[in-house]
Amino acid sequence: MAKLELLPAVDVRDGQAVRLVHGESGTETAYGSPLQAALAWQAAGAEWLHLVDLDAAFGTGDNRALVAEVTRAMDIKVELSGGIRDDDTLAAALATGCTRVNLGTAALETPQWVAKVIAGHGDRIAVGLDVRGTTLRGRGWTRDGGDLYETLERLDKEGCARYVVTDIAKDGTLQGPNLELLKNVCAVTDSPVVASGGVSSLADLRAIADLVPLGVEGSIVGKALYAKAFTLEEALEAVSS
Ligand SMILES: O=C(O)c1ccccc1N[C@@H]1O[C@H](COP(=O)(O)O)[C@@H](O)[C@H]1O
Repeated sequence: MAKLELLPAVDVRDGQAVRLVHGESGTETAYGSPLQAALAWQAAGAEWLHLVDLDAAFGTGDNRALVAEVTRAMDIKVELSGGIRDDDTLAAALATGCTRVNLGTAALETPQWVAKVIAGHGDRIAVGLDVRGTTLRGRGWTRDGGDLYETLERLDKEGCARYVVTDIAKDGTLQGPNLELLKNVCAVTDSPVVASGGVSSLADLRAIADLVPLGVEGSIVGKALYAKAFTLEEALEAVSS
């Protein structure tokens, strides 16, 4: 059986690696240098890095130079996200050499542009489906952006290569992933799904790995690593078979 890919997360706010609770601005816990965090995950054996410019996602500025520096310093694959919403920000993101970008708000607010970039860049474009219940949220998860399943149907027709599915209610809480949501999304799309939000233990990761046959390809891990609930080496070992 294919193994579950793990994507340790480095979310950047005001130049620092941070974790939020429910993605809410003001709930940050800071963990120091984003580059040091990213290098530590790489040294621990990560094959992927999920790198987020939170200021760009919230519209409170950006950390573009810093996330570009981190991406360029990595030997591993990088999924870059936050504030990629038009031709200029997409071109700058892709020029960092990241393996793919993850679009959130743009998929909700500028669907024609997203259809165009999916057609033009294929596998380098993932769409982040960040949901509360089944309602999508954009602009730093502060605004409603439509129904999950209607949007998914549209993006599937446009050939979206991959979805990063985040249950906002779980994100940063260490309360366990929303396995039902992941199963429901996998049931309506043939594109691979990356799980995000709530991982708290190796058992959670094994439960997500059980969904690989349904279409879950990977899992983002954030707070649990920073809170030292387990090490990345332990996590990689737990999902390796
Ligand atoms: O990752 C978070 O904790 C997070 C919290 C609040 C808002 C966004 C967050 N993450 C990432 O931001 C992109 C969306 O950015 P945009 O809407 O395209 O500008 C989303 O994919 C999440 O990965």
